[in-house]
Amino acid sequence: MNAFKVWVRWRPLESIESPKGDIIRGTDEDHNNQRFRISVASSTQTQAMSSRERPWKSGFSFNGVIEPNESNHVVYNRIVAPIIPEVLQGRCCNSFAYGHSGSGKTHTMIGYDFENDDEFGLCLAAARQLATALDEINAGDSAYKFGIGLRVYELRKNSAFDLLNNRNECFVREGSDRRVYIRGETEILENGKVRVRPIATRACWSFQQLQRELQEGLKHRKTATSTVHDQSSRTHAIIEMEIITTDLLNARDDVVERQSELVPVGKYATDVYIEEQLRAIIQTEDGKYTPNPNYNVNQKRVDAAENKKAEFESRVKEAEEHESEVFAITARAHQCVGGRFVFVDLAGAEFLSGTAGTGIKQSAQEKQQGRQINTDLLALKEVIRARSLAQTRIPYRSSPLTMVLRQHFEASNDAQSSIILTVSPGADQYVATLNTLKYGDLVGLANKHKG
Ligand SMILES: Nc1ncnc2c1ncn2[C@@H]1O[C@H](COP(=O)(O)OP(=O)(O)OP(=O)(O)O)[C@@H](O)[C@H]1O
Repeated sequence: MNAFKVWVRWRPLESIESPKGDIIRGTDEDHNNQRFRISVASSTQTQAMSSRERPWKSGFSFNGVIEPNESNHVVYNRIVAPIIPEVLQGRCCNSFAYGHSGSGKTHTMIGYDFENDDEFGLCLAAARQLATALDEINAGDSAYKFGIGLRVYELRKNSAFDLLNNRNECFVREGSDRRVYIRGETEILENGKVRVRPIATRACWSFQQLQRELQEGLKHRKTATSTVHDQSSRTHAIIEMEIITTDLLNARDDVVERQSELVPVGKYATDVYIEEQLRAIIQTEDGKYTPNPNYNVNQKRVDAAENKKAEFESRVKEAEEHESEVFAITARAHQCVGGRFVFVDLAGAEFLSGTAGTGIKQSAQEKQQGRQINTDLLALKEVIRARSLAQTRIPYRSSPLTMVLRQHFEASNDAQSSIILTVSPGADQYVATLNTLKYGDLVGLANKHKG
């Protein structure tokens, strides 16, 4: 089977929720396809029940169900551990946590207990397994030293906040080559040099170092006090782990350096061209533009600036070719290089389903943030569905989230990727839980195509 995996994780009922009771839920399995169907009903059924509270049954859309008493360690062993060998073969795997605020997304993806192995979030547990495997590879070949390149950032609208670089704000943009770049503000250095830094990659040579870096970075994670949940995540947290070597990172730094050198030279060429064109026309009394009889475009000046630009462009190209060469040579010796695991702790799904009928009032700012999150989450669903249905056009450009994730989607085989729907079994969370399950059902049903 080659389909994006959809899992459901029920979180334990908190004691304050217990008096209201549990959602009535059932699971049955289609043994041929190893798919699960979930049924839910509110334990407080009344005659006046709205359509949002009626009992509901999914299709056979889910790959598995994780019960409230199962620890992060169990989740890891079922969902992530089996695909670590893929990352060690240089492939890309993606894992998402989707659910309402407080349903357990961060608990699952990142975890709150950095000391207890059993409660490590999926990304930390994956880092540990990867680091152990890399230690073995390094011990067997002294010519190479592999480590994990860590990038951690939060995405909100078109901005990415770099958690490993003091929450430096970077911007998501599509380049003229149609690739998506996440880069910081343009910095002017001495001697007119310009630098545009991408999201920081921190090279980690041991699991302990990665754990420290991640913990430090997460201190910068922005959580807002919201009317929905006092620690509601209003941003998507993205944790990328990639197998790297120092040579590869140096080669990438050279590309950034040369791109920085190109910026002022390219700008100068444009300025010269515009200046010459403007000198070569004049405005007549009736406001029209006409060629300036007293000035001929200084083509030599324009050409000189263009030639300089071309020279710097070729320097960038050289650096890019060098990067590809370093990668290819390393991959011939050890295919693990470039292997990636991307974990995404999505923003609260309450923004997608709205809060109508829940008695919650949102401020104007919350509503505006909500609309963006809404767009992102819908776009993500459509991208996964379009890939499952093997559509020719995948709508990556529908939202900043899917634009950023495009490179990871395109590098991955969906069979190694998963979305974990985190849900509460509390009766008062019935509408929220139902909305999350419906989202996952739509993703999972599209997978039937590949079944
Ligand atoms: N499966 C679980 N087992 C034990 N505790 C859990 C589980 N899931 C969630 N919790 C606890 O519930 C609380 C809320 O969980 P968490 O912060 O992960 O939710 P969230 O979905 O990330 O919320 P938000 O979107 O607001 O950030 C935390 O205290 C967390 O430790």
